[in-house]
Amino acid sequence: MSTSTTTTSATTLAPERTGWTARMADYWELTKPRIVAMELITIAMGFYLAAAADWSGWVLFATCLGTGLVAGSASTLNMWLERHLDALMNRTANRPLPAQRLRPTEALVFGSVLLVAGALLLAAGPGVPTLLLGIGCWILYVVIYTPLKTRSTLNTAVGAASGSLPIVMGWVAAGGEFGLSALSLFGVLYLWQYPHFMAIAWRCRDDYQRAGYVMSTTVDPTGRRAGIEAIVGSLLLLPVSLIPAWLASSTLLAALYLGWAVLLSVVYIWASVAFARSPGDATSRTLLRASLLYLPLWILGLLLVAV
Ligand code: HEM
Ligand SMILES: CC(C)=CCC/C(C)=C/CC/C(C)=C/COP(=O)(O)OP(=O)(O)O
Repeated sequence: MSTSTTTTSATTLAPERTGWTARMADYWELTKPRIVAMELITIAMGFYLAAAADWSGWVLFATCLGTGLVAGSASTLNMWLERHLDALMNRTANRPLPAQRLRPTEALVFGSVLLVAGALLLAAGPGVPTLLLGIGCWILYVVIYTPLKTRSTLNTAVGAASGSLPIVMGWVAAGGEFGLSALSLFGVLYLWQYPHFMAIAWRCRDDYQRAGYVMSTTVDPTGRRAGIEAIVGSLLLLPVSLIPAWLASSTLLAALYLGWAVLLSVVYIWASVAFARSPGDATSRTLLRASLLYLPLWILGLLLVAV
């Protein structure tokens, strides 16, 4: 970042950020690349778990890139809609739109191009069912979740659905049927998000309060409600995460998976309980870390037993 003190207006870009590599970095940031990267892993996982022996490399490629583009579009439109609120929060004030390094119209055009490109790829590769799921997921995130954030704590239930659908998109793209397996993968992702987000909602509560977001930690600043939601999410996650043992390629591997899933859930429940008992900086940090460990370790475990 530059130390320049030049004042910028909504229509003037900061001079130090006009190089094309810096602009590319700003466009990249609009897509929330770390969350999209994690989503891509879940998509590839869903695809792998459902794929038959004659799976197509092209369909996998088009599913991942197409969903990545649609998810990047959703994040960009979310940032476009929230640009004035992002300016009020420490965590987001330096994003390209509130920091005025990109113009709102540029983000709107970029997000629209990503959506069209992603939709075309999904139509050409995996086909209509995956495309419809992708569009549904985009609508959930941009049209329902984003405006709901300033209106009701129900926003988390909706946002969590948009975060869990991509794994089902991968599953469906590979020819998997809607059934208990697909539902359980969706369920794991869905429930995992509650402790994940409650930790964040606590850590960012002052930001959320300032921007007027209606979150569990702003309607109940004691953290009690967030703690309960984290515990309920992690407790329900335990039985739901056992269901995909069905996808293991032998009884021994299924047993190993069950043990692994129980271990991960117990750690997650423990971190949720510690947070609920004493909501604070240390317990919320531990819970967030536990969430960011749970997901890749669960994915790794399931992929290894499904070989
Ligand atoms: C209700 C749903 C969700 C909400 C509201 C949410 C919100 C957030 C927020 C605000 C952060 C930034 C935390 C910080 O700056 O300290 C974050 C981090 C993260 N989230 Fe989530 N998230 C949700 C679901 C998901 C899903 C579905 C995934 C991936 C499958 C995911 C993956 C991550 C990762 C990898 C990080 C750490 C990297 C980063 O800070 O960007 N999240 N989440
Ligand atoms: C195919 C498709 C459309 C997939 C969408 C995948 C996706 C972007 C999931 C994000 C889940 C989520 C609720 C993130 C938090 O957003 P936030 O607005 O609360 O985060 P912020 O405060 O950092 O902006």
